[in-house]
Amino acid sequence: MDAPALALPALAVDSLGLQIGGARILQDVSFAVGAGEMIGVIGPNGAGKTTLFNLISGVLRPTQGSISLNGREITAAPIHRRAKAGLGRTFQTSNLFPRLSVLENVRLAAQAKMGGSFNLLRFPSASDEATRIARGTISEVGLTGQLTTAAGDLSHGEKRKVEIAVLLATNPAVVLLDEPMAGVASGDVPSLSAIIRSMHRDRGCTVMMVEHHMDVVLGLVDRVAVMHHGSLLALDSPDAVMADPTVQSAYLGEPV
Ligand SMILES: Nc1ncnc2c1ncn2[C@@H]1O[C@H](COP(=O)(O)OP(=O)(O)OP(=O)(O)O)[C@@H](O)[C@H]1O
Repeated sequence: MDAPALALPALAVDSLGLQIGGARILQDVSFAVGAGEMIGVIGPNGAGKTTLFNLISGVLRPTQGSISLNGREITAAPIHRRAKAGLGRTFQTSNLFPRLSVLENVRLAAQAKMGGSFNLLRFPSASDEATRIARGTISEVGLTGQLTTAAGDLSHGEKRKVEIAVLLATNPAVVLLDEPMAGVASGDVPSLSAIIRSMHRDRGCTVMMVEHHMDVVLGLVDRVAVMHHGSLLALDSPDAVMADPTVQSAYLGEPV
């Protein structure tokens, strides 16, 4: 009998590095994320977390190492090809069009994924496919009541939810969330956490999430990656990471 085929990791980076001038921003980072896994990325300010996401999503090119998505190397692929291959990301700061409505913002993402043109002047018809997808993902994030609200008029937490609806409208397999709770009022944290959990459990997305809210990270993820000075210090279960003395001294500053 043949041995079962080993599942390819959804995302793998090997010896990834970025040097700018004399500065080593990221050095020799290697890990693999299994399909359907959720990984939290933590580390002090300047540890290299966003740089790692910028390299994976194609905003920056590495000076060393490789990146693959579902077994296919994407190290030199342009951003749009990575998106087409199923990679999606959110950013630390909002990238919504503030004067467009919630529906228009999300619809544009659905339309872009479908290969349609960006026609901002055409009022979305209730029946077209992009509108149907947009309404669905807006409903998933609980904002159906705000369809016609301008994105700029939303609260911080609602903007974060619309950004997730935008991401989901592109139907990504692997998502990178860069501080999804940043600036969000504490009252909005549980509903945002539930949306991220559902993205993972119900949609089956593979998720990597940079987040400073430790309680959120530890409650959601399968494994935690700890970055420090541009290196990967640890990648393990939340319990093992919290108990790791190297992590405690590097990240938490003192034993917990
Ligand atoms: N283009 C660049 N040129 C020079 N230095 C850079 C560049 N991009 C990032 N850095 C530096 O690399 C380091 C890592 O930055 P990065 O934003 O990845 O950290 P981070 O872990 O995401 O931090 P934070 O938690 O504050 O968002 C920082 O010291 C930053 O100043």
